[in-house]
Formats: sequence, structure tokens, C-alpha cells
Amino acid sequence: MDLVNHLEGRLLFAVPKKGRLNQAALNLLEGADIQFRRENRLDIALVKNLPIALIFLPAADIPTFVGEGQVDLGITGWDQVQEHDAGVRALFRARRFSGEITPEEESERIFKGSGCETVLDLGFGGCKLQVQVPEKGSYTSPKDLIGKNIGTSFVHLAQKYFANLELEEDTAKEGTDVPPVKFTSKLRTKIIELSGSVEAACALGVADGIVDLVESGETMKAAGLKPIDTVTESTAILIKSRKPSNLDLVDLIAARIRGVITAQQYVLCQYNVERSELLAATKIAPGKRAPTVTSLEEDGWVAVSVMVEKKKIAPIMDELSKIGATDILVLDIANTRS
Ligand SMILES: Nc1ncnc2c1ncn2[C@@H]1O[C@H](COP(=O)(O)OP(=O)(O)OP(=O)(O)O)[C@@H](O)[C@H]1O
Ligand SMILES: O=P(O)(O)OC[C@H]1O[C@H](OP(=O)(O)OP(=O)(O)O)[C@H](O)[C@@H]1O
Repeated sequence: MDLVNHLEGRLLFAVPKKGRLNQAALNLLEGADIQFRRENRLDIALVKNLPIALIFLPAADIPTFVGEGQVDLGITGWDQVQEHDAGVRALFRARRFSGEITPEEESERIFKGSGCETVLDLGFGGCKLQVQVPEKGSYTSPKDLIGKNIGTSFVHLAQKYFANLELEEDTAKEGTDVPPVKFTSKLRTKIIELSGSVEAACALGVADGIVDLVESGETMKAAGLKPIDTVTESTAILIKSRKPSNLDLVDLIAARIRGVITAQQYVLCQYNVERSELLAATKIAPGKRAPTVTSLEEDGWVAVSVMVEKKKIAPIMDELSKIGATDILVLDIANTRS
């Protein structure tokens, strides 16, 4: 089947085709009952039970497609959206500096090109984009890297970061008040674009420092690097274009995904407690809205059912035990809807 000719009338939804966000994104789609079968090597899959087509793209390209409105919805990293926006701004700023476009055209094109709107934080893919230098080297502050070589896949965010740093340094030297941030195309720091294994750049003599993602810190440590600043923090997000083709469907998908995320983040805690301790118990575990309380056959006792954040459940169970709660059960939640 020629899938490209079956896209008419379907909401286009971009999903990371590989890498760190791929599996978690597929799990979300499954949880949201978005059913599809992806043919081997094909980057488009038609959804069977909804008028949606999934487009599998590199996470870094998704903000371009969504930002320009060719794709309605996408899952990618917040870092990638910021990198894309910084790139769009840098491109049109350079064109304005060269006199190719007017300031009005610059604003208009930036508006058109960077049209991603965040719908929802998806809570996975958490990482930091950090400035890193050799652990045993002489660089200790980001300013030490001004005028040096920086390896990164996040060229535009790195350019923006070092442009700010250079501006701060120049202003401090002049001893004047800090003026509003103004970027020029003349950066003294050299940003070297690398598409992967960025952490090897310092050891190989390609760069003096790098700007790269850090999660556990294992890669950084193994490469003998240390962080000296954070450019931005990121998690995976659901983004939409400014004018999606079917807003009701976007809302439906967002509601389903929100339900799956809540189910992943919460557990259901059930316990019995003496009615006299109910207020104390409610303070320990107030729930998402409020606990459900039902009477027990036994006089003076109630059964409580409450949603608790998964990461807080152990200390909450300890506290409930301390006030005499019994038969404390913790149950996984398959799905939710507010
Ligand atoms: N170590 C990490 N931990 C958590 N999230 C990460 C990590 N590395 C990257 N990410 C997130 O996943 C996104 C995609 O990164 P990833 O390295 O998987 O990309 P990729 O599409 O496989 O590209 P590449 O071929 O450059 O590796 C990043 O923009 C970031 O939001
Ligand atoms: O702090 P850590 O948990 O060690 O994770 C950080 C690493 O993860 C990412 O790379 P990835 O493994 O996705 O591969 P890449 O180098 O090809 O981008 C990132 O670029 C770091 O290298």
C-alpha cells in the first residue's frame, strides 16, 4: 500500500524513530490505545482505530516538522524544541544583519518557523544539557572557555550560551551597565558541530570543552569530564503545531496520554484505620483530590482508598503504620482519566 497517499484526513503525529525516547513513546501510544502496525523500515504507520498517521522521525527533526505545521503533533525532548527555536532565530537574525530581510520579516519568519506549542510534559527522558570540561584540566569556569573550541550537537543553544557569556564579559570589561542581550554573528568561541559521541571530543583534541546531555553522569565520568554549568534541563514533551488539522483529536490524544502518565506516576493505597485517626491519616496521604472513605463493619474503623505518588509511597506507608493503620495495600493503576 502506498501510505503517503492515505494521509489525507489524518492527524499526523511524529514519534522518535530511535534513541532514548523511542521505547517510552511507544509505551505511551500503547497505553493510550493508539493501535498501529509498522511495516519493516517504513517511517509511516496508519493508526487502525483513529484517523491518525504516525510518522517516525529523529527526535531532533520533530520540532522542525511540528514548528512549521507539516505535522500536527509530536513527541520529542524540550532540549530539541529549544535547539530548533534557537536555530530559527539565529538564521533569520543573520539574514537581517546581512540586509536580506527587514526586522518585520525577521519577526514574521521566526513566528512561522518556531510554532511548536507544549501540550504536556511526559515525565520521562529527563536530562540536563551541561557545559563539561576535562576533570584534570585548568578550566574551572565557563568563562575560561571563551575563545576556545566547543564540541556539541546543540550548536544553536551553545552559540546562544557563549554569545551571552561573551557579552557579559565584554560588558564587565567596559565597566558599563549590562545592556539588553544582543547577539551578533561574531562569536569568538568556536562551536564545532558533532553528531554523536561528543564526550570523546576533548580527549581526542578536537575540543577544549563540550556541551552535551547528562542523565546519570556515567558517560561524562567515563570520559574524564566534569560539569561546570547547565545550559538547560529537559524532559520529553508532547508538542502541537499552532494550527493542528483536528483540534478535538489533539485534545483526545492529550487526555489519553495524560491518563497514562498519571497511572504511571501514582499507585492506589488502601488501608484500614480507626476513625479517630482519619484526620492524621489524611494529612499523611491527602490524595490527588481527597481520599475515599468507607465504613467498615467493625465499629469505629474506616477503610480508606487514596492515590499516592509512586516515589513517595514507602515513607507514607511508614507514617500510616505509625498512626495505627492496618492492612495497607498498594495497587498499580492501569489507566486514569480526570
Ligand atoms: N542520557 C539520556 N537520558 C535521558 N534522556 C536523554 C538522554 N540522552 C538523550 N535524551 C533525550 O532524548 C533525546 C534524543 O536523544 P538521542 O541521543 O536518543 O537521540 P537520537 O535520535 O538517537 O540521536 P543520535 O543519533 O544523535 O543519538 C534528547 O534530545 C533528550 O531529550
Ligand atoms: O549521563 P548518562 O546517563 O551517561 O547519559 C548521557 C549520554 O546519553 C546521550 O547519548 P546516547 O547514549 O543517547 O548516545 P549518543 O552519544 O549517540 O547521542 C548523551 O549524548 C550522553 O552521551
